[in-house]
Amino acid sequence: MVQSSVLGFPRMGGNRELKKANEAYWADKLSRDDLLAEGKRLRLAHWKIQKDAGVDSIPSNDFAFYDHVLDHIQMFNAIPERYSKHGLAPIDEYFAMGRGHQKDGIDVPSLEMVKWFDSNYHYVKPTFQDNQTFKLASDPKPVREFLEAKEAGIITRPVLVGPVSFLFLGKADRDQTVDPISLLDKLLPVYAELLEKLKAAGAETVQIDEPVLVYDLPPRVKDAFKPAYEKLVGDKFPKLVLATYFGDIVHNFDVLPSLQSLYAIHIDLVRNPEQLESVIGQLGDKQTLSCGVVDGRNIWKTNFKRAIETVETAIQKLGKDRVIVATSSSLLHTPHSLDSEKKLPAEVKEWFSFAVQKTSEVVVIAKAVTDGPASVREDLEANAKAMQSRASSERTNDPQVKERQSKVTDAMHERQSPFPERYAQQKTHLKLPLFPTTTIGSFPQTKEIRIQRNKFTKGEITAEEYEKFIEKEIEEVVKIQDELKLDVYVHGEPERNDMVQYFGERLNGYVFTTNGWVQSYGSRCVRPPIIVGDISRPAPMTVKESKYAASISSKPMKGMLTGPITCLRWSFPRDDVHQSVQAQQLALALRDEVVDLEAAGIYVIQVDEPALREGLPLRSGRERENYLAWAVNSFKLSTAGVKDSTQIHSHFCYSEFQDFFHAIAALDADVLSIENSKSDAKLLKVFVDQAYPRHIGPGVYDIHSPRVPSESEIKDRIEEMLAYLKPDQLWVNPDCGLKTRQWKETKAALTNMVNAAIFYREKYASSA
Ligand SMILES: Nc1nc2c(c(=O)[nH]1)N[C@@H](CNc1ccc(C(=O)N[C@@H](CCC(=O)N[C@@H](CCC(=O)N[C@@H](CCC(=O)O)C(=O)O)C(=O)O)C(=O)O)cc1)CN2
Ligand code: MET
Ligand SMILES: [Zn+2]
Repeated sequence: MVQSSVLGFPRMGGNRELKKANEAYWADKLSRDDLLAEGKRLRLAHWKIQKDAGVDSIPSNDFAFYDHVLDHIQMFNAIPERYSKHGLAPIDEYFAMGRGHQKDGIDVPSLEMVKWFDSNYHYVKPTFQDNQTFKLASDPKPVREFLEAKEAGIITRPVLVGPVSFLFLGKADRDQTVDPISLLDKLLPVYAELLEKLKAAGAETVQIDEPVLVYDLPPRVKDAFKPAYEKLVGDKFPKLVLATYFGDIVHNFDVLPSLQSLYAIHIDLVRNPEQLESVIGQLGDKQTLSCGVVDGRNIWKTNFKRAIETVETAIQKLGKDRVIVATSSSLLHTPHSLDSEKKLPAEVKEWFSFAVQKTSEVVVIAKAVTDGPASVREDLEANAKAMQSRASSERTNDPQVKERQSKVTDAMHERQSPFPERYAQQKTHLKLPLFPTTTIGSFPQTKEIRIQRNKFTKGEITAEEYEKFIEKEIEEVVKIQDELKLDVYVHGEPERNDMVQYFGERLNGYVFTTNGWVQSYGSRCVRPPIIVGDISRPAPMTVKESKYAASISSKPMKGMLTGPITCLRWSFPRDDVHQSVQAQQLALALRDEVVDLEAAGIYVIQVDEPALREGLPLRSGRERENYLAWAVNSFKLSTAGVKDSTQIHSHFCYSEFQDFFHAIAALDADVLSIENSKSDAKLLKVFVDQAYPRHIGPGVYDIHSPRVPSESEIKDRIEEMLAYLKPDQLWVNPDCGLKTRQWKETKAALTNMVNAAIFYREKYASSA
C-alpha cells in the first residue's frame, strides 16, 4: 500500500494564536506556563487535523515557538556563552538567541537570522566556536513531542534537520575561524543518542532533512554524508527518510550511494519533476522513494491527474510498497486553512489549497494509486473540474495585457541619457547638498495606525475618515522631517499594511486573503497576495498620498514603490505562466505608476527590490544568468519611463552582494540604498573594485534594534565609507525602513544621523 505523508505543518494556528501568545509572553502579559500550554494545544490541534484527514506519516517536532533550526541549536547545546551564562529559563534563553534580550541587566543581541533557501522564511543561523562541543539536552524536544502525540493516540514521524545541513547552514562565531563541517565527528554522537532515544520512545521512522543537497556543494561537504549516515543506520535507530526540497539532487548523485542503506529518500517533484527517473535509478534495491507531489510552497490545488501519473511512474519501477506520496516540502510556507476565507470569489477559491486542504490531497492521491481511481472518483472529478475552471477562466487571461507585452521594446528598458548627464540635471533640479540625508520609506507603524486600518477594513469607519486619518499621519511625519532637517523626505507609508500586499490589493490579476498568514520569522507573519491572472493597474496606487505629502513640504518628496521582482517573490505566483512573464506585467503596471508620480510632481522615486537576491536560483550557472537577465530587465522597464531630471532610487536589504553585484550595477538606478550595518567594509569594497559610477547610501545604522546609535558612531561609519567611495557619491540613510520601530528611538537616531552628515558636509564643503 502506498503511504501518505506530510513533511511539516504551519505552526501559527488558524488565527495566529502562536504569534499572539509569543508577543503576549514577551510583553509580560502571559505566563510562561500559559505560553507552553498554548504550544501544546496547537501541536495537538495540528496533529489531529492530519490524523482526521487520514495521513499515514504525521510529522512531529515540526512545531517551534520561534524557529526549528533554533530548536536544534538549543537541543545540541550549541549555545554561545553570551546566552547561556545568565541562567535564564530554557525558553527565555531560546528567545534570547532568536530575538535578543534586553532586560534585568542582560543586554545581548540575537543570533543572525537569514533566509531559508529561496523562501521568505528566516532561520536562526547556528553559530559555532573554535572549541565547540555538543551535548544532547536531557529532555530532548523531539522525544518529548513524540511522546506527547503518542499519549494522544497519534504515532508521529519526528522531523530533524540532518547533521550535514545543520552544520553547513551555520557559521563560525565572530572572531572564530572554525569550518562548521569539520565539527561533524563531534556532532554525530549526539544525533546517534537522540535517534536511539526516539526509537526507545516508539518512533519507527524519522524524517531527517538534508535540503543542502539541492545546492552545489564543496567536496568536503559532499564527503561528509557517507561517514554521517553510516553511523546513523542500524537496528537501534529508527528508519530514516532523508528529505530534500526546493530543487533537484541530480548534480549530487555521487553522494547517493552512501545513502542507499537509508529507508527512504524524499525528493521535490513539484519544483523538479524531471529528476524522478534518474533518482529512481540511483536508489538502493530496497529503498523507498517519497514523492513530493503536493506543493509546499504555493497555494494551488494539486492537479490530481498529473500527480497520480507521476506517482504511478514511480510505482511501476518500485512497486507500491516502496513509494510514499508526500508534500514537496514542509507546509510551513502555506497559510493554515482555506476555510476561514469568506471573501474570496467562489470561482477562485475552488482553485486553492492551503495547508489543511493539502493534507487531504496527499491522502486522496495515495488512495487513488493504492485502491484505484474509482475509490476516490468524486474527489478526482471535483479536482478535474477545478483545473478546467481555472484554465478557461476569463480572470486568468487578459488580451490587453498580452497585447501590451507584445509591444515592449528594448528601448523601453533604457533611460534617455547616461548617468553623468542625468545627474547633471538632477543636481540643478533637486538642489541637493553634499551627503544628502534620507530615510528608506516607512516610519513607525504605530498601534493606532493598525487599529484605524482594522476599523476601516471592518467598515467601522468610512473611507473618508480613514483618508483623513492617513493625511494627519503624513502631516505629522512631514513636520518631524522638518524638525530633523532631512534633505529628501518620504511620506512614511502609513497607509500600507505591507509593502507587497498593499500593491497586490490594488492590481488586477491579484486576489488577496483575509487570514492567509504565513510565518516570515519568529512571530512576524505576512499575507502574500495571490497572482491568479494577467496583471494590470486599473488606477494609480500611490499617487494620492505622495502628492499630498509633496504639497505640504518644502523639500523633495520621494515616492515609494515595491519593485516587480519583490512583488512577484513575496506573492504566491501563478504556476501556469513563467515568472518572467508575471514580472514583466508587474513592471508595466509599475512603469505607469512611476510616470504618474513624476507627472504629479514627485521627482525622486524609489523602487525597492529587497527580494531580488532571494530569487537567485540556488545553483550557479545558466539558470542564474537567465533569472538575472529577466529580473534586471523588469526593474529597468518599470523605472526607465521618466525624464533624466527625475532621480530613481532603489533599495536592498539583504547583503551578500559579492556574487550579485553585477546585477545591481546593471539596474542603472541613480541612487542605491543598501543594508550595511552587519557587514564589514567587504561590502563596500565590491563597489570600489567595480568602479561603481553612480550614487550609494550604505546604511549607517541597524534598524532592527531599538538601540540609538551615537553621532560619533555614525561618523565612524561615514569615515569608513569614505575610504571606498567619493564624497559626492555618498548618501546618508538608515539600513532599511523604520516601520517596526518606535518614534522615540527613531527621532533620536535620525537626529544623530543628520548631525553626522552635516559634519561631513561642512568638512568637505570647500573641496566640492
Ligand atoms: N511581505 C513581506 N516580506 C518581507 C518583509 C516585508 O516587509 N514584507 N520584510 C522582511 C522581513 N519580514 C517581515 C515580515 C513581516 C513583518 C511584519 O511586521 N508583519 C506584521 C504584519 C504586517 C501586516 O500585514 N499588518 C496589517 C495587519 C495587522 C494586524 O495584525 N492587525 C490586527 C488588528 C489590528 C491590531 O489590533 O493591531 C488583526 O488583523 O488582527 C496592517 O497593518 O494592516 C506582523 O506579523 O505583525 C515584518 C518583517 C522580509 N520579508
Ligand atoms: C524590506 S525593505 C522595506 C522598504 C520600505 N520602503 C520600507 O521602508 O519599509
Ligand atoms: Zn529594506
